Amino acid sequence: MRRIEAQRIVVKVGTSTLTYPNGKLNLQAIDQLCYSLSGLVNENKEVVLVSSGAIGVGLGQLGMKERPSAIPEQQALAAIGQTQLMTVYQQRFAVYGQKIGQILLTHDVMDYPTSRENVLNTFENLLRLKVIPIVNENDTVAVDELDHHTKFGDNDQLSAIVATSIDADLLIMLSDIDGFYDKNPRKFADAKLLHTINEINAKTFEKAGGRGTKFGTGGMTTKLKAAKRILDANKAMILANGENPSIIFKILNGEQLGTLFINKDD
Ligand SMILES: Nc1ncnc2c1ncn2[C@@H]1O[C@H](COP(=O)(O)OP(=O)(O)O)[C@@H](O)[C@H]1O
Ligand SMILES: N[C@@H](CCC(=O)OP(=O)(O)O)C(=O)O
Repeated sequence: MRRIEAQRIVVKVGTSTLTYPNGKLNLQAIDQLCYSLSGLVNENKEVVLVSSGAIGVGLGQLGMKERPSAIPEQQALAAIGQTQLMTVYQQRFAVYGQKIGQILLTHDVMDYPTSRENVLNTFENLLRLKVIPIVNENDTVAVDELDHHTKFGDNDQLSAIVATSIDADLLIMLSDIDGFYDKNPRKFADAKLLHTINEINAKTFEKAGGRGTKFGTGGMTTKLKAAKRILDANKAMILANGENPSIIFKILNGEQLGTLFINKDD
């Protein structure tokens, strides 16, 4: 067992953790997430939450069963879902006396030195005030066309960019699966969970398959890309099951859960 010493922590939750397949909010998971992150702040840790779910929650709000293919429709859903999501976070975090702030990002904002500096200043000040920044892609603005470099595309990589930009010690990525397996466990019953990964190369990517649910986006590939960014910055990432988000405490106490991505020398 290895206790993980991390002072500044980024936690990423996917749509599949926050919502049920029928599009309704998983209130139990959200409540446990808010309780756990508030507990960490009480322990004097600095916590950032990267939360997906805007489009999924928007779908649920409108009672739609499928994600529309047209970008403007998805952007409208994100606008609807993001406010609902933040309302629920606000309510649940308030129960634990925890304040939150919203940061919506586009890729170009992190590329331009001035806007990047402004964003990083905002993070630092929120953390100093013991407020949890809640980050999502600014879906209503981000488009991937006409050479506008605005879109991150997925929150797995966004969370790694945030974690490395604010010099976080650890990225905890919560998903709908226990960790990274040697092959897609939804397809292969004999897939084995890999506890530690020290290097990410082409062979590692061959083990990764696509998304698990219709609301998820990147599947394992985007999580590995995120992990690679983290290893390149010589930081650590844990991929674990977000079904019960209080798993965060167990992870930090050194229980061998999920997959730990860490460079060998650490
Ligand atoms: N090697 C693998 N190990 C674990 N999961 C895998 C692997 N290859 C593909 N997957 C799929 O990736 C899914 C997680 O990604 P995704 O659906 O995007 O979740 P999230 O909404 O949490 O971001 C898993 O549920 C699984 O179906
Ligand atoms: N920005 C989008 C999330 C995109 C995304 O990466 O979703 P997920 O695979 O559930 O982490 C939203 O809030 O719906």
